[in-house]
Amino acid sequence: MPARLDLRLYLVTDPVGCMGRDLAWVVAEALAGGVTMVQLREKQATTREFLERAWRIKPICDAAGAPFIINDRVDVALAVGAAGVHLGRQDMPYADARRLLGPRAIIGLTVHNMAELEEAKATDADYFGLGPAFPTRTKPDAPAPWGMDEYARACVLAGRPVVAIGGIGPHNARTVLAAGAHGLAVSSAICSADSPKWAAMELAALHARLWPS
Ligand SMILES: Cc1ncc(COP(=O)(O)OP(=O)(O)O)c(N)n1
Ligand SMILES: Cc1nc(C(=O)O)sc1CCOP(=O)(O)O
Ligand SMILES: [Mg+2]
Repeated sequence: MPARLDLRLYLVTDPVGCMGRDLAWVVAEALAGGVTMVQLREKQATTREFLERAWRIKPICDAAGAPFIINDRVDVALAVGAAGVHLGRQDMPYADARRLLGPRAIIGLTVHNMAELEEAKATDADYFGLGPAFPTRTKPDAPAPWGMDEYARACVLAGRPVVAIGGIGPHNARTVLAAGAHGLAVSSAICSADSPKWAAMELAALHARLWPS
């Protein structure tokens, strides 16, 4: 049974953000703290390095029952049997990715503004990554953050699960959840935390308070 979409606390990995610590350790700690989904994001790796990391991280996610998502690369997702991919505007178009990955794969799309939301809504993508919610250093090429009024409107108009991304930590997680985001996609606030496990626990608890299950 493949792991299913669970956007409550979505770890987006950043090898630089891990500050020399082993990525597999960071991911395992984050999962122990309550991360519900993991995206392997490798912007500098060669294809071979990306695959090696994917083969290391996937069994850790599988053991935790958390969907393992590959950023950008449909070929890497196919090679390792990942649960799905996350695609932005410069990545493979949604229709091609869906055809290659099949109907059961999880496919998420980035949405940076209302015009992109309209285009993304024409697909049956499983979720949207709505960002940046706040300024972020992890993605230097990200556009300026959404304003929260428009952000809240986008959450309603999306008509499907939305995960907030960009600069999210315990100090502002409430704001995006109150605006209507279903989940929190987090990189530095977990990867760079002294304890990725405690950081994840804090964010998971915040989520549970606003979206009790
Ligand atoms: C959950 C989530 N949302 C947005 C993004 C950004 O994707 P993209 O715009 O393709 O940028 P890169 O991450 O590839 O630099 C994401 N990765 N995850
Ligand atoms: C990967 C990514 N995508 C974004 C977008 O808005 O599309 S913001 C972002 C970086 C998220 O990292 P952090 O939690 O450290 O800010
Ligand atoms: Mg991308």
